[in-house]
Amino acid sequence: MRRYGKHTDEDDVRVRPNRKGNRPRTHLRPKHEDASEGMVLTVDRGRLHVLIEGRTIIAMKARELGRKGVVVGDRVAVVGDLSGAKDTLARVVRVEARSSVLRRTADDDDPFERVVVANAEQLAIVTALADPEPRPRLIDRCLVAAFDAGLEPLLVLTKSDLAPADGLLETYRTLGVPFVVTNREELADGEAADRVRERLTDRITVFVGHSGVGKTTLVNALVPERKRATGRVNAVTGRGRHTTTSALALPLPDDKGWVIDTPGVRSFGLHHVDPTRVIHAFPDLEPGTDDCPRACSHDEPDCALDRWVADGHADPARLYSLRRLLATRERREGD
Ligand SMILES: Nc1nc2c(ncn2[C@@H]2O[C@H](COP(=O)(O)OP(=O)(O)OP(=O)(O)O)[C@@H](O)[C@H]2O)c(=O)[nH]1
Ligand SMILES: [Zn+2]
Repeated sequence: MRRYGKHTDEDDVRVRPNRKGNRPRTHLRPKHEDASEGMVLTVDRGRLHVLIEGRTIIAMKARELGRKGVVVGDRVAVVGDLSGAKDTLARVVRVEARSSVLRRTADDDDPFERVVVANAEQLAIVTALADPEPRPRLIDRCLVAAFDAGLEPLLVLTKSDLAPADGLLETYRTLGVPFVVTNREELADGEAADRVRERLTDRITVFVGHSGVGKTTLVNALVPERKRATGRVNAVTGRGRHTTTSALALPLPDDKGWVIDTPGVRSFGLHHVDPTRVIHAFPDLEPGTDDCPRACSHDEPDCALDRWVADGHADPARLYSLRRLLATRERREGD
């Protein structure tokens, strides 16, 4: 049996750490300079679906990338057969630096953090106002994940035909999170999609939500081609509907941005979150942390923010909101 599979001789070249400090083996270089740049649309059983100049090709990770993960949204360099023809397999030889990384852990006790999506700019948190009941702690946890990753959050509140949005919006008013409210009627006449689309223009937006909130309905309204593909192999990505483990990037019509659909989440583990990154989402409070103890969680008795806010430097409601978000890092029953 051949150890390195049926691909070209390059597969047999391993890049070793180079102790002498001279340049790595250079005969790999020319090919990699010829590599085409693409974006990972989805990952299906280890196969990467990469969009290159309007074509979707199937690729696998080159050995030299080692254990480095390649995720949806990654910009990659690809070599090999880029025809996109059936049964061809190209190779991803490089992953470009990521501008953002959205992570989650399966749950809080799981120290293994997974990168969900790379290079996204916005996180759309889809929540139904009823059926299923909204889960503010899940929303808070998604917000923490967004702030931690440097993504701008967007609240998408669905099913306003079943329950009003006021109560939930009040909870998030202090945080200043932008929101869109949709209902069944507006979904039918296109109004819902239009209003959400306005928020998505020219950016890469990841959609997350608990199962049943209407995320699929909404994404189908935003990306009409998706609907046609449901139940069959997707014309754009070659992906069928059975594979729901990976995120899936879908282009908005007329190249107006990207929607990245993700499988329904039951929880959003935050084991990996660093409180010092979350505070960046509160620029009004950040100067008040100068006198905090080292590695302050900003949710502990010695935190300097209490004093600073009491002295009138910022709105106490903002500190309350920050603490509420930070507190969601502690797992509770029902998360
Ligand atoms: N009343 C009402 N029902 C809606 C609305 N949007 C979606 N639904 C319904 O809610 C149910 C769940 O919608 P889906 O789009 O399948 O939900 P999902 O979030 O994708 O759920 P999963 O596919 O399980 O991840 C469906 O029966 C939809 O018809 C809405 O605005 N109002
Ligand atoms: Zn502090």
